[in-house]
Amino acid sequence: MDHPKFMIESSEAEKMVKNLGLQSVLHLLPIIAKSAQNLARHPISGFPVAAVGLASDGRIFIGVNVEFPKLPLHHSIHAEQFLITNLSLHPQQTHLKYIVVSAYPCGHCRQFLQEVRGAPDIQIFVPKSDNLDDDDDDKVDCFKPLSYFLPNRFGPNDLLHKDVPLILETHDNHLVLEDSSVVGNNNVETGNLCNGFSQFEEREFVLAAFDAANKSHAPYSGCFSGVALIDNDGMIYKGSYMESAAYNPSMGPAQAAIIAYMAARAEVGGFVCDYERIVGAVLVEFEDAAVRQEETVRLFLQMVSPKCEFHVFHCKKSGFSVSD
Ligand SMILES: O=c1ccn([C@H]2C[C@H](O)[C@@H](CO)O2)c(=O)[nH]1
Ligand SMILES: [Zn+2]
Repeated sequence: MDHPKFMIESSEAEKMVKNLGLQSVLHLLPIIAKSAQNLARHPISGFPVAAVGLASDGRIFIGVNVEFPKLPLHHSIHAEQFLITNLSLHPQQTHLKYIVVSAYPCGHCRQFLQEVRGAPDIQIFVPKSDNLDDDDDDKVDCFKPLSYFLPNRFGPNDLLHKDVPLILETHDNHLVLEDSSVVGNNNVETGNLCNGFSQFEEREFVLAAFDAANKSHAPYSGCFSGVALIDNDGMIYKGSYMESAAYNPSMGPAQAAIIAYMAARAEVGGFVCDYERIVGAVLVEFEDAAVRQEETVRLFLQMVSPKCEFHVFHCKKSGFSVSD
């Protein structure tokens, strides 16, 4: 790898397996988990966590913990949540087969992982030092299913029909922007949103947040939302809200957008948490929702990138949806 990144192509992974003389890519995952801890942002705990996932197409995805000083701890992102959000940025990745975490996934992450289809079968790494089933002499690293770590689960099956799409599956929430948000055909009224950006870019920016809301996973509350961030190069990063059946391990749309920002910055070799480069943010959500993100996103952005301009646009369910 030229520089640390949050995704490794399968060809690159194969090359690493060969160069390191390993048996398979499964043996590579713990090595990557160790080195990826350098990407973690842990100004509060000083405890770096990396979660590495092998997708069904052989690509390796990485997540790390991200902590935000001056904010309550529930704004923090766990490495496993980062990993799932990172996977969701690559929509064709619906199958997560193996996960290696630099420490065991906490209860909150075991719960968050339940939102993935087939979650009980996701294989989680157990290092040989912890492999209690074997004698000392034949201890080996192994994987155990998530159902071993969280038996008798509470999850989407308890609340949703089996056909409702889960995280990493295609979502179309059939939303439309409220009329007052969009003026005419192409002109989104954003006021003085991003000085120096053309109207086209402003429209693209709002539509990015709208697209993120349309793809958000909020089957429990029905309160969809998405955030788009724009940096001082005019690059746009999208984050979709993702709910958990147990509510509390949900992923906020602003945190999801920060993950997209970090992953994209790493891809171009940039510093991953220079958040002050983020100059604008748009949130799209329902105006009258039981679960509203606006005030939390405003607070989060004020602490993370204080000069960032923040605008909210409202959406509603389309009248034409077949699934209404
Ligand atoms: O499963 C876990 C457990 C903890 N952490 C992070 C959260 C926090 O940043 C730090 C200390 O708990 O480790 C994770 O990323 N995943
Ligand atoms: Zn966790």
